Amino acid sequence: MNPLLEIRKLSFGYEGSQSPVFDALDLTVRTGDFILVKGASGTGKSTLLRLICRLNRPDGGTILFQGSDISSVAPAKLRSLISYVAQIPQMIDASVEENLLLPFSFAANASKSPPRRDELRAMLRKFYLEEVTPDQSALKLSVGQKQRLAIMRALLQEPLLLLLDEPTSALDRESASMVFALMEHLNVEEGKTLITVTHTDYKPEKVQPLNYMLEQHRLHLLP
Ligand SMILES: Nc1ncnc2c1ncn2[C@@H]1O[C@H](COP(=O)(O)OP(=O)(O)OP(=O)(O)O)[C@@H](O)[C@H]1O
Repeated sequence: MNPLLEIRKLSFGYEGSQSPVFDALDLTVRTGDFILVKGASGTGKSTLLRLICRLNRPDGGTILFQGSDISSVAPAKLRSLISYVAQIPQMIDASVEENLLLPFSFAANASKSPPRRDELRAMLRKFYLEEVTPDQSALKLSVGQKQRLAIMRALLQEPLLLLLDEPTSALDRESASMVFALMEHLNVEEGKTLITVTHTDYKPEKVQPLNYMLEQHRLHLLP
């Protein structure tokens, strides 16, 4: 069976920059993998996620998703298969429910049916957001709550691959452990495939992750 995601000899540098961020980077991700990408600041962790969901275009090499080169997949279609949650959760000035249902208004999601209100409530509980109601303003939530809401919004699209960029960077210890527990639940109980960027020394309890270190333009699988 094809890997879910296959990156071969990927090279990329930002315009005007002296040195590349990646030079011949390889990565294989299989369905059900839980991948942690670590590395010092500036090594390209966020850039890697951005390239996987086509927010940036590689200079060389290939990124295959389900065997197809992502450069030939329409961006909107790709976005419905791969969900990306940025480091700083973005919410529009509207209710929690409107924020969660926003992606269902995109043409690429026309075939997906939005969840009912009671389903949203149940999901909020699962995401440790029982104190949040669908009617309240999303902008008034804490960063930790927004972070969990952003992950929830991404998952409502039922993506095949979830990309999380430092999902706990702005959180206190308690909120961070909720997000970590959630990630493990999604992988172990629901079989979701995750690539999570982190520079904490987080060690999952329920799952054996594939730990990668990003340095000198390459990914190294840690023992
Ligand atoms: N839009 C941009 N234009 C030019 N250079 C950029 C841009 N974004 C990032 N870079 C540079 O590319 C390199 C990789 O950045 P990236 O944000 O991917 O690193 P990171 O490992 O995610 O860092 P951090 O842990 O601090 O978030 C850095 O040297 C950064 O300065």
